[in-house]
Amino acid sequence: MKRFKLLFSFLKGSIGIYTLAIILCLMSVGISLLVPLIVRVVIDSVIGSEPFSESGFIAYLFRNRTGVLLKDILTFSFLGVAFVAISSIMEFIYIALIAIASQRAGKKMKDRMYKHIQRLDYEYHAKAEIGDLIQRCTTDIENSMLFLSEHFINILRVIFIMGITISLMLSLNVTMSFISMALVPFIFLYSVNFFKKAQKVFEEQEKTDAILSSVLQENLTGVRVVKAFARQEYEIDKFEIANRNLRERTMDIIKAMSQFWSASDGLSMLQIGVVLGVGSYFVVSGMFGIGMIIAFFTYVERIMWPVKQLGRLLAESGKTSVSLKRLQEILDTNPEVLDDSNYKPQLQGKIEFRNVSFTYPNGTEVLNNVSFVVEKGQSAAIIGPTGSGKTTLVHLLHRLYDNYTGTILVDDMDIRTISKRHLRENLSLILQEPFLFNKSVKDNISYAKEESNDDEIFNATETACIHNSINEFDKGYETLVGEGGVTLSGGQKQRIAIARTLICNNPVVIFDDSLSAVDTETDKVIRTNLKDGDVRPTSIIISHRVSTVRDADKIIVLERGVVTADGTHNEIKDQDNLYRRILNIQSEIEEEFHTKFA
Ligand SMILES: Nc1ncnc2c1ncn2[C@@H]1O[C@H](COP(=O)(O)OP(=O)(O)OP(=O)(O)O)[C@@H](O)[C@H]1O
Repeated sequence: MKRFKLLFSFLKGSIGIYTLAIILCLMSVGISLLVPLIVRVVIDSVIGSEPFSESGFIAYLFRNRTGVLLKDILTFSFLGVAFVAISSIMEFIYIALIAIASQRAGKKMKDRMYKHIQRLDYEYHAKAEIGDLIQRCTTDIENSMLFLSEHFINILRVIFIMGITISLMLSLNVTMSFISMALVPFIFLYSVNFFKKAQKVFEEQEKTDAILSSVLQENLTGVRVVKAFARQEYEIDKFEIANRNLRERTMDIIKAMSQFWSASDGLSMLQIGVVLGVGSYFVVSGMFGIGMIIAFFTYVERIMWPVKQLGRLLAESGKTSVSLKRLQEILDTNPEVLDDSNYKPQLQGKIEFRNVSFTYPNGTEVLNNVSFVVEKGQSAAIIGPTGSGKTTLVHLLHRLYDNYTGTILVDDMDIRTISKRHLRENLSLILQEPFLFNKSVKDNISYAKEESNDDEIFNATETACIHNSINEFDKGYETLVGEGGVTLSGGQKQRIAIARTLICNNPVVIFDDSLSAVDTETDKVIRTNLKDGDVRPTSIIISHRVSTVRDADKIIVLERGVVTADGTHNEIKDQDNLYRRILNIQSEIEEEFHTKFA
């Protein structure tokens, strides 16, 4: 129930329109159901000679002011046409109103989901599957919207049609009503039972559809790997299997549905046959006129479709409930509060880790009593084997996780007292795998600072050593980089990502192995440009390359989450530590390279 409450909460602001639509829908149904009554009166009492014995609203419609039954067929024809016309106009209006209300609700729902997902913390995104999130934001929202735009109103409509029809039939003839309804409970139960079971077939079909989409998505995203290993045939086979499964499951649905429609149609025809047979007998025996059978025939026909539909609608509501549960799960996940503090001091860039230890929520112990200080404007390099905790260190500095022990300070202030948003806006991070949007080079760079002008963009690209390369591109700064930056080399991508960060002119810049695809000479120029710029930011450079870290004001060696050396190149190069071993290996390689190719 809570789930459906959530769904209806999106109608806020459109609830008036939605309610009016429901009222018009029910009125339209009610009016259309009066037409068989007119037919019956015309045949039996206007054309025929059966005494007119109706009372109440029906009598009011068919009698003149003096209480005598109208005998004018034209008036009845006009009445019939008018009822049908009014009912159709109401139907037109209610469908339009429902569409307006549900589209508005759908937009709100999508906006709210998107906003919420944007605000979920890093840990959530680290665990979540992208395909699953996309499915929730598309298929699950569509299922929910379908309930608002079709299923809910149809359930009310069907119940209303059944209620009115049954009472109209009962008001005409009780015996005939029971005969006309004899098979209705069986058809209803068959329909409910069928759609309950069919749910599994539908779910299977949806699953195979989702598998096909993810095969396609994975293939297109990893097209470079596929080509590099010449695995096209394997990928084609994989797609064919997924596609075949989808076709087979779809055929299962078609088969099941055809069985259902033929069986339920057969039962409906049987019910209509019973009405005609028994009704004819009653006419012949003089119990009532032909008009009565026509009225019952029309009502039975009208009631059959809703009875069969009710099972489907109830099953669809079950599907909506599952979709809403999946949406609720996301909305129930607490978003990260970026403005968790009003404290937004002007940051200078001194960074200190004081006895910091951290274990990921899954129990992986990563950092152990880490301590170091980087003064304002200094460059610090962090070097260490893969998995030693370098990126984790940066995650903590960005407050992606707060549940560590010890203290992390910026300008001698505990970062947990500073607003997360403010901290992240001031401590720029260039990721290990830079992601570029499918926009122009210029748009990608100004993404970090929308109001940036050309001079600022050029300054940043010059510091990142990419200005000249961009000018050589087909359309210079207006060149589209393709999805994820596929049209660029790894080094170009990294340098554009660096420029995007530098444009913010922040007091701290963190390079998370983001110079790895840049050649050593350009790497050096970028670092020198940073040092010699007007404002020298504090830089933290994570790298596996000695040539990148050796010029830093301080080098921090991290091994299995423990700082094993901390000092300048000269201070630590002769100590017995990992840095010396890496230095020796890389120097040997460099020497060998020079003797071979110099
Ligand atoms: N979100 C996470 N949840 C659980 N464990 C994680 C998570 N992220 C990283 N780890 C684990 O923490 C350890 C340190 O990872 P981290 O990415 O900090 O290493 P790194 O030194 O940056 O490695 P590399 O040089 O390869 O980038 C690894 O064992 C990794 O498996």
